Amino acid sequence: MRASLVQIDVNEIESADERRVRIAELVRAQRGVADLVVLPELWTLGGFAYEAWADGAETLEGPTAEAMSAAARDAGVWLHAGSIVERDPEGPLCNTSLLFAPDGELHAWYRKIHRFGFDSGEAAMMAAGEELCVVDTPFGRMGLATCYDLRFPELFRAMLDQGAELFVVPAAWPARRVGHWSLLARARAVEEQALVLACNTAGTHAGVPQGGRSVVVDPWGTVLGEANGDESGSAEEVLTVSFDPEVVARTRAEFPVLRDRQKW
Ligand SMILES: NC(=O)CCC(=O)C(=O)O
Repeated sequence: MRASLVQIDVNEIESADERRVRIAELVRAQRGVADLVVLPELWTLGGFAYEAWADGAETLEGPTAEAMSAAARDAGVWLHAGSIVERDPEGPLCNTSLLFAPDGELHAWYRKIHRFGFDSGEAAMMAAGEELCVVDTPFGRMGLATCYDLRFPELFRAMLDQGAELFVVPAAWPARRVGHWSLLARARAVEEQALVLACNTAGTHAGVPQGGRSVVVDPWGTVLGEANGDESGSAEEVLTVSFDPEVVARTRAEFPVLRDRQKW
């Protein structure tokens, strides 16, 4: 199997509408290249562009979902379309990730549980998701998490208990802490003996340089592929990586550390 992680440059020069059109074409270009395409967190508006969120919020049938559904269908790929600022007609804003099947159907969505910003930004403007999301895919049982969630191992352990074999993590993770991002992606892979596909944002938006370094890690902690990025910033890149979903079962059988869990 092959996955393409699209580490999108999110900046204020390109509008959300322009970016949506451009990225849909980029997804279409993955036809025959990848089986699974992954986009980052809040890539239309920007993960730190708080002032744009209220006006740019969408529903699960909004312009981003519509464009990504069509792109997944045209490309014939599974598409984790990163996340949108979701405005539930009945409720508050949420940071919601979307997973499309190759026929364009919305297969799953996940509302980010851990909101970043302590008492401001996302933590003040958005409601927290309340439900885990673990779904069957041709790549194994897939658990969805978003950005700051990566810092909370108990979330990943709970998804493991629902059978998760791979985790897909879109992010808008700043360059300043990109070392944490790389470390935590590998840690989650090793502790859950799972594949981790973590797709970060590139460029600078709202004055916050993004760290890039999107990565695919196998259950042994081996980095199968990593995009550009460091503490000073990052550039757009499509990272295509081959992976074997069977490696999860093999690793868990050969080194059965999860069997030794103690519960108290
Ligand atoms: N968008 C985010 O969740 C940012 C997370 C972050 O910057 C961090 O955990 O550090």
